[in-house]
Amino acid sequence: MWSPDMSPSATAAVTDTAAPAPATGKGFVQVEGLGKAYTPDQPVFADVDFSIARGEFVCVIGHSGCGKTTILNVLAGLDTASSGHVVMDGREITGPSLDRGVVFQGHALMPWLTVRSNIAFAVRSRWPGWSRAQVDEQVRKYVEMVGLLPAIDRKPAQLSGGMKQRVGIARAFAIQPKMLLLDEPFGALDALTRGAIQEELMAIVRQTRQTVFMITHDVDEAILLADRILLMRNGGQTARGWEPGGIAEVVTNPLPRERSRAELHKLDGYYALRNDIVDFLVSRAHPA
Ligand SMILES: Nc1ncnc2c1ncn2[C@@H]1O[C@H](COP(=O)(O)OP(=O)(O)OP(=O)(O)O)[C@@H](O)[C@H]1O
Repeated sequence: MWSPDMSPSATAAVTDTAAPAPATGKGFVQVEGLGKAYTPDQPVFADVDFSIARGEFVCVIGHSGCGKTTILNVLAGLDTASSGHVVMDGREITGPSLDRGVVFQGHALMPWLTVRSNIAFAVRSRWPGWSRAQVDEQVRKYVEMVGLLPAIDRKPAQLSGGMKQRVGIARAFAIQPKMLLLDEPFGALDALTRGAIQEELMAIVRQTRQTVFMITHDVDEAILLADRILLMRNGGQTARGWEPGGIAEVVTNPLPRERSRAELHKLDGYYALRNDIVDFLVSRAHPA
């Protein structure tokens, strides 16, 4: 797995630390009984169960603080849960791995390296035995995929925010991870750039049949991209005592899989779906 704050030596040391686990025959990714408590007796979330099928795009939506990033970090192997476990492709996730590519809101590129070298660094970590030509071919393929070939020899300071985020996406795809983890990757972009990159991401995901878990605060982004949307409620103090957060509802996207941002609002079922998610966020996401 590519993690932006890994030093070269740390990256070199990363191997697949996933321990073999019995094949469950359920989802490609199986999350069972996941819980996290930073404060004893006041878990942020508890009993989180969900699965992700191979090639599925799952989005999670919920208010700030419900635990979305914590769950993503557990899936990435960067954080450990207080209870429960995650199995991917028959192996329990116990640490970071190049099997999982992560893109955060901040692009986290190495500022002293060009686009080419930033991505080549990740590719060489994934396939240490590859020749220079093999690495370069892989880098060019994914830089081209995000439309950045003309900027391949520029450094991050010479790129716009949208271009930097594209490099982060290219880098995550270039290691051909089994699962892509996206934590609000477009949160800092203007609406126009955001729309363009969403469409690009959707095209690449469809083409590569990539399995994706993505956090977003943008309801339309989730409706555009996701096959299923997990709605998370916040934990909190109630008259009955502390209630942990968790997955409150799972929505299957009924819209045709081939959809575009421009046509989204014209599709049958779009407004019903949108209203249901917005209503959840307004009325059902906090403990009563
Ligand atoms: N290292 C930590 N120590 C203590 N509390 C933490 C720590 N990390 C996260 N938390 C708390 O856990 C809760 C969930 O955090 P998390 O970042 O997973 O939420 P989130 O849903 O991703 O929020 P946002 O949408 O704002 O990014 C928050 O209340 C946060 O303050």
